[in-house]
Amino acid sequence: MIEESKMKTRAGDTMFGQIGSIIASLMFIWAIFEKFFPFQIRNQAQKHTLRLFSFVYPYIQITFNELIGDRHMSRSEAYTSIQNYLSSKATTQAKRLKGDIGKNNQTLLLTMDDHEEVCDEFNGVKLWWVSGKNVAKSQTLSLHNNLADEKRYYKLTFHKQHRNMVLGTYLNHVMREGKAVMVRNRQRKLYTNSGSFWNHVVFEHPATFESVAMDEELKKRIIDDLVTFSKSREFYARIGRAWKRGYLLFGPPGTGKSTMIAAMANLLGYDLYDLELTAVKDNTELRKLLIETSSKSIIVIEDIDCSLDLTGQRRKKMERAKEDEEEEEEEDQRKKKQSGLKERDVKSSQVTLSGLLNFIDGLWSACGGERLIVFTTNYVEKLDPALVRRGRMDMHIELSYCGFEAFKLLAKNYLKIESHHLFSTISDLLKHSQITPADVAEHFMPKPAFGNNPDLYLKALIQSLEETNFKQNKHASNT
Ligand SMILES: Nc1ncnc2c1ncn2[C@@H]1O[C@H](COP(=O)(O)OP(=O)(O)OP(=O)(O)O)[C@@H](O)[C@H]1O
Ligand SMILES: [Mg+2]
Repeated sequence: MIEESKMKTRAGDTMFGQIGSIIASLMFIWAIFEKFFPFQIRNQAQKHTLRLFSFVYPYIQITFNELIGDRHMSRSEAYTSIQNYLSSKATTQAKRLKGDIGKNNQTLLLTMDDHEEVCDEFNGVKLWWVSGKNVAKSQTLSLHNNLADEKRYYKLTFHKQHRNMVLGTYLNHVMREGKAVMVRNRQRKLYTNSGSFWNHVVFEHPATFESVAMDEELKKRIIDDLVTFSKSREFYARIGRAWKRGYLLFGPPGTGKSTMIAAMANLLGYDLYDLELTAVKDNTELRKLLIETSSKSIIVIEDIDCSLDLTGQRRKKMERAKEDEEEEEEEDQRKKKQSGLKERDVKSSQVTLSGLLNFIDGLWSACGGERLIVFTTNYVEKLDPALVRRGRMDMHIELSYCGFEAFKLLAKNYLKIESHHLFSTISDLLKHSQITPADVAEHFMPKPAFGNNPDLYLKALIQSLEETNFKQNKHASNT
């Protein structure tokens, strides 16, 4: 037995010895080859080997490095897009994942770890993505540490027969989808201008279209319009128009104009720019502000009727006879006081109607990306027709007093009820009264005395409706 095992060990030893000597001979031959054969011949040999290899290996590989630029200082946009594109596939396919907080500081973004592979399918074609990392010792000597440079990359592998499709359609699709994921995950901002600068805070308004109480058909039309707009990149490019759309929201205070703007931003995932025109000194400043807005944004100008000569009041004034001027001045002062504008603001602001319209029409044609511009007013009849004609303001949306449909939505959202025996009384009362959704919502705000009893909230609303009806009738009969 001992003899037998000894013989086995000896045989194993000889085998390892032989392999060892083969490797040693190969290394020796390679060393001789490297030393004595000129560079050109070696290069040729390598080239032919690669060619032979590619002949047998029918796949094409593309590498996308994370760091690009002269000194590998900037992060490649393509790499980021691919990372976002692959994140959903990685969560279902990869065994090792990396997690990080997304740019919106809320969602967890999962990406595949180094040396993981995921498979993708596009138009029936299979492709493979591998994430990799090259570690190279840094050449520069540092006093503190000798940092190892990590260079990450994604490698795409596909069959060479699909070359055209991949280089054209597929990679475009990856970039576009990746950017869309990035937009969905980004933290959105609310910008406000102080003078010629934008300041921003994180935009976290909870309003959605489900919470806006209004005519359901109109709501659906608005949502369709917004969604169609946001998907019409090719259309606008083809007809050569700036990718923008204007909305004019009008209606009495408290009917949900500002709420709807927040809902629009939430629906499309856009940033909001709240432009305070009275703080803008002149057209140059206005142009600067408008150029600085990013794509995928909504520019909001609230209470446009209070924004000075945008209403054309000044223009009309100039046309009048001189003797009327003093009278007009007084009238103006009265109006400004009513709209809460200070005289200082009026004097310092020289933004003109034509300036604003020119920027809206012309400037954005030159900037890529989609933008919505939303004007709000309580008095649509005061506006200059030039400002609101179709084409400049594509959609005019009237938000009005609370109807029964809007009431039902508020009751559902606030009180969690969809039907109630008091609804018919309220329906009748709403037909004859002018109450805003904001007032109704105020009645439905939680009150300790009412607890969770919807009866009490509805009765309080009925009482208030009866009172307003009584007042409105009295007022009507007096006048
Ligand atoms: N249509 C609505 N649906 C749901 N809630 C509404 C609606 N209208 C008003 N509200 C409630 O009333 C509050 C005030 O509404 P909002 O600020 O949107 O009114 P507005 O039309 O912008 O008024 P203003 O003309 O004074 O700016 C909101 O916080 C919202 O909760
Ligand atoms: Mg408002």
